[in-house]
Amino acid sequence: MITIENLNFGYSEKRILSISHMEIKEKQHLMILGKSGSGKTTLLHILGGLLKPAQGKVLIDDTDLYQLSGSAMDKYRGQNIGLVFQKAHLISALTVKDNLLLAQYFSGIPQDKGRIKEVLDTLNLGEKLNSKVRQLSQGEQQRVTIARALLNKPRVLLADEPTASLDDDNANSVIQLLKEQAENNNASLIIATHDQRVKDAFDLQLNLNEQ
Ligand SMILES: Nc1ncnc2c1ncn2[C@@H]1O[C@H](COP(=O)(O)OP(=O)(O)OP(=O)(O)O)[C@@H](O)[C@H]1O
Repeated sequence: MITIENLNFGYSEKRILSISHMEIKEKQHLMILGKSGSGKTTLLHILGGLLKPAQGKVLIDDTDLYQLSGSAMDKYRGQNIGLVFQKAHLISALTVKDNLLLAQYFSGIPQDKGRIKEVLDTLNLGEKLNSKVRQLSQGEQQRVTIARALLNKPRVLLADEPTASLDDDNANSVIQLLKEQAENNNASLIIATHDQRVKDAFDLQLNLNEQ
């Protein structure tokens, strides 16, 4: 379970977020909605342990995220949180396998080719293991970023605008894929979007325009 308590965040003087209490229970999935600039990415970064709030708490199960020291936070994130960023951040000259081996290395989890193959297979990318990233389509590259986020079997899967550059069919299938993968891994899925096409896909919604 993820619990947010008395969260306040601003960049310099400007207040961006204020959430007094919110719970995302086991197996619940949350969609963060809001217009451009409303703070969706900021909230995802706070939930991912990347941006310390000025005030308030984020608890993942019993772990109070911002009570962890810098290195403990990095370790916790590497082991428990999966992040799908707005941009792919893949190394295009390397193969899919090498990108994923590097991700395991930087997350501080054991380099495990079996897990890489397993995750790629579930995303229908098994045959692309030895392809260079630059030889993949945009949709395939995006699925590699989802694979990367799942390598550590995260408790929490965070995705920032995962459907922004996709057509209707691909937008729906990426949402289904993320939900399916979160369920297979018993993870909570939290996505940020301003994509009206996918707004009905999630029961739990937080609209930052209404703060
Ligand atoms: N590093 C930063 N320093 C100062 N202001 C920032 C910084 N990052 C974001 N902001 C401001 O904070 C606000 C929220 O930004 P954020 O990226 O969280 O919005 P968003 O809802 O994800 O937007 P979008 O849908 O356009 O990606 C914006 O007004 C933005 O200009």
